[in-house]
Amino acid sequence: MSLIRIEDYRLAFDGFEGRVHVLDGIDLAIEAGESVGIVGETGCGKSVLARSLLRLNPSPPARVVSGAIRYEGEDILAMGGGALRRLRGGIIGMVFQDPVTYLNPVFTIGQQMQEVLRAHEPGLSRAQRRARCIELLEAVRLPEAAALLDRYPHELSGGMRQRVLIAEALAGNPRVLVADEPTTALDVTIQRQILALIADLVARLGLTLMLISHDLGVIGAACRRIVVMYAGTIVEDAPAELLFGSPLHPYTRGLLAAMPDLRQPGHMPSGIPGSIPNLRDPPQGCRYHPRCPLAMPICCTTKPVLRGAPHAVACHAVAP
Ligand SMILES: Nc1ncnc2c1ncn2[C@@H]1O[C@H](COP(=O)(O)OP(=O)(O)OP(=O)(O)O)[C@@H](O)[C@H]1O
Repeated sequence: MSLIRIEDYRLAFDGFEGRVHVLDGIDLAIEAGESVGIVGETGCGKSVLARSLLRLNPSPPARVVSGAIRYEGEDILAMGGGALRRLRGGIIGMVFQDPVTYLNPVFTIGQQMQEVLRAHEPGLSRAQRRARCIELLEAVRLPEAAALLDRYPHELSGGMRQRVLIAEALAGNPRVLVADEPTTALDVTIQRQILALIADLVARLGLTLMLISHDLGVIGAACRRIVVMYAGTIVEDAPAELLFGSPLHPYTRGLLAAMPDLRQPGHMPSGIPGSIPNLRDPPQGCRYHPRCPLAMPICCTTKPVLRGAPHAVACHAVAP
């Protein structure tokens, strides 16, 4: 049994101007210990998918149209209050993009971490919680952890704040870490350090990782398996070396061609012609067909099935 299994998952948002079909039949199985990167252009549904694992999409307006998301066989979408509280943080820890938004400026780091720990381990004394906070800050390689507990978020650099949030995500001893664009708000050099930290924690704690990014370079640095999303669908799912070495889907090829090659001075990456579709009225058939250089008549009418293992692709024009 897979640790996480997402089956034919469709999610829409109901708005004043109609329904937005954001996720369209997602199938994804993640085994324990895997590090899976989800990549795709802005608005393709990466964050909505990540938040779905914790049922964090506000409903309404979010509406699950079909499917299931299972953790060790149990459907997350059917979990009641107690199971859901255990799931959030106790089984799946989540790190978000902008550490400023998720740290409260008027409380010290210690007060905020104690609060998180109180939710996970209500039986701990104040002193035990403090010791655990220090342990967690040391696990994310923050120096002078004890002194840090008395400091306020604005006294920390962006990289340090992100480390604090990673420490909080680990407070409930989760088995899975979901990191949604954890480095996007940081300088490039700090990005590398945070990615290295995440990879190190995953290996040391035996975590399963789902890393979300629009940047294939970020995903490639930390993940062994890469899932490419386009407009709410998975178009390719492959081990990193196969995806980089022999990409199959025309969209993946376009994404790779759009990456700058710093070893070639003057190299101008090519873009993907056209723009992402309006998910209020998405294209029929393959959602990529209006931009696809390989589009055939069947692509306009029939959604391609994701097939092939370990290199899966959803495309009528290429074979897995
Ligand atoms: N709470 C919400 N209410 C209505 N629509 C939403 C909500 N959250 C997300 N959406 C819509 O769902 C779609 C997918 O958003 P999502 O944030 O998952 O994209 P993404 O791939 O993570 O992009 P980005 O990298 O820009 O965050 C977008 O069209 C977005 O407007």
